[in-house]
Parts: sequence; structure tokens; C-alpha cells
Amino acid sequence: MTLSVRNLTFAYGEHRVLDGVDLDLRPGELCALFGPNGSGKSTLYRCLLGHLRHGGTVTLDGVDLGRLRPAEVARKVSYVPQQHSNPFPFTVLDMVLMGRTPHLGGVFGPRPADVAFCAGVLDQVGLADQRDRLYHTLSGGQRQLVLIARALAQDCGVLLLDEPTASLDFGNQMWVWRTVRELARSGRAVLVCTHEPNHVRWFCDRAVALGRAGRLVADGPPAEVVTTDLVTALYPSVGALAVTADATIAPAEAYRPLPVGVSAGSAGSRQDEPTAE
Ligand SMILES: Nc1ncnc2c1ncn2[C@@H]1O[C@H](COP(=O)(O)OP(=O)(O)OP(=O)(O)O)[C@@H](O)[C@H]1O
Repeated sequence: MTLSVRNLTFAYGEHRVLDGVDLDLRPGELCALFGPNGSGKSTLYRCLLGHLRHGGTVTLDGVDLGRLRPAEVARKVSYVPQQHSNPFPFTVLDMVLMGRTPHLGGVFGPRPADVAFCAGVLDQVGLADQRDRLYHTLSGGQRQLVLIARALAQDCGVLLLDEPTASLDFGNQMWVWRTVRELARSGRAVLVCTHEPNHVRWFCDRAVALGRAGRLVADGPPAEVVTTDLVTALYPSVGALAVTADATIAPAEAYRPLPVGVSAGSAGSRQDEPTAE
């Protein structure tokens, strides 16, 4: 299933956030989306899902997404939001079962097969023993894993994940990247938003970068997109960067202690940073 975006524009009132975004997300491809805070990545996801009225078009295998009913979209596209709170007393298993809802007909509840499927997904994310706990009592990382489990339970051709590893420990971060890579290998189209340039280089087939002016400023293989030039242009405060022999991007001055008498707080104002487009 191919998700195609053409000339997508969006503004919150007078505040233009996205400006002429073109993007094709193809089956079998794990694509990273990265860019500075506030550049519009989450807004782009919400436009792709049809949650925000935008200019331009979003199509799924050539069909305008705006013409599909929400349940049809939910059978084709799953989404892991960046943040999520649920004040209602749903259990972990209830939350994951919500991923099956678009696949259930009429007024019927989940079938035993749906419960078994979701229990299996919870086992995959390492939360099998938490299934009867209330979702809102879990830790931040555990809640993030539940949202990922819900998206896996939804079992769609297109997966959109907004910073899915942000709250996770190192082991779970690697598990998520391995999982999304396997999903792409199995023919899904996967778009993952991340702030970690090395993860883009290590795991992804392709990378797109969103600049502060709401335009895509790069699109291609990670080694060609996630360069020291682009990273320092997007994030001027990181200073000099170096690519090590194993292709890891690291600050050139990493681990160098601050000179005596210089506190982290006196490291300089960021107010005058140039803005990368
Ligand atoms: N509901 C809203 N109403 C008005 N402005 C909004 C709203 N949501 C987001 N914005 C603004 O739109 C811009 C893009 O926000 P968005 O959340 O899409 O950025 P992002 O790239 O996902 O950022 P981050 O990396 O911090 O998650 C920001 O300037 C933000 O303040």
C-alpha cells in the first residue's frame, strides 16, 4: 500500500506550519522523519490521518484519503501518537483490543481470536503480565509500549509512528526499531518520526527531513540525508559533528569536560541561532 502526499499545506490560523510537502511512502520501506522541535512533524501525521483539514492531497493506492470513512482509514493506517493520556479506567488489554475495533463488524465485540491476537502482541512487547492493569497507572515507557502494541494489533499496511522510542529504555528502543524494520520487510510502508540521527542511519531505508519553514529539505538514503552538514544546519546548537569509522554521528567535542569556571548555564544563548529551512 502506497501513501502519497502532494503539495500538502497546513496552517493553525495564521501560523503556516506545512508548506508544499510532497512524499511517497512505499510498501517495504522504513522511512524516517526528522526535524527540529516545532517544525510540524506531528502536524504532518495528523494531516496524513485526515484529522486536520489541509491543502493538497493524501492518497492511499491512488484513493483520496478524504473520501474514505474513518473506519476504512483505520483498517489501512495505524498510528502511534507522540503523547497519549486516557482518563478512563481501561485495562492494558482493553487498550490493545481497541486496535482490533476497525476490523470488527457491526456491534459485535472482540472475538476470542482478537483477544488471543492481542495477548500475543502484549507478549511481544513484554507486557503480558500487565494485561489486567489499568493503563493510566503504567509508567511512561510502559504506556508507550501499549500504544505500539495497539498499532501492531491494528495490523495495517501503513504504519505512522510519532517518536515511538522517546520514553523507552535502550533495550526497548532497539526492539522497536527491529520490529518496525521487520514490518517494512514484510511489505508494510512505515514512517517513523525520531530525533536520533544515528537511529535513522542504522535502521532506516530512507530519511526525510522537515525544516523549520514547513518544507521537506531532504529526501533520500539515510547516508546521503543524515550528513553532518544537514544535522548542523537543522540543529545549530550541536556545534561541530564528526562521523566516526562505524558511521556514527557524534559531537566532535563529546565528553570533553567544560573548562574550570564555566558552568553549563553559561554555555551561551540560543536565542540568536540561525534557522535552517
Ligand atoms: N493545536 C495547535 N494549535 C496551534 N498551534 C499548534 C497546535 N499544535 C501544534 N501547533 C504549533 O505548530 C507547530 C508544529 O507543531 P508540531 O507539534 O507539529 O511540531 P513537531 O515537529 O511535531 O515538534 P516536536 O518535535 O516538538 O514534537 C509548532 O509551532 C506548534 O506550536
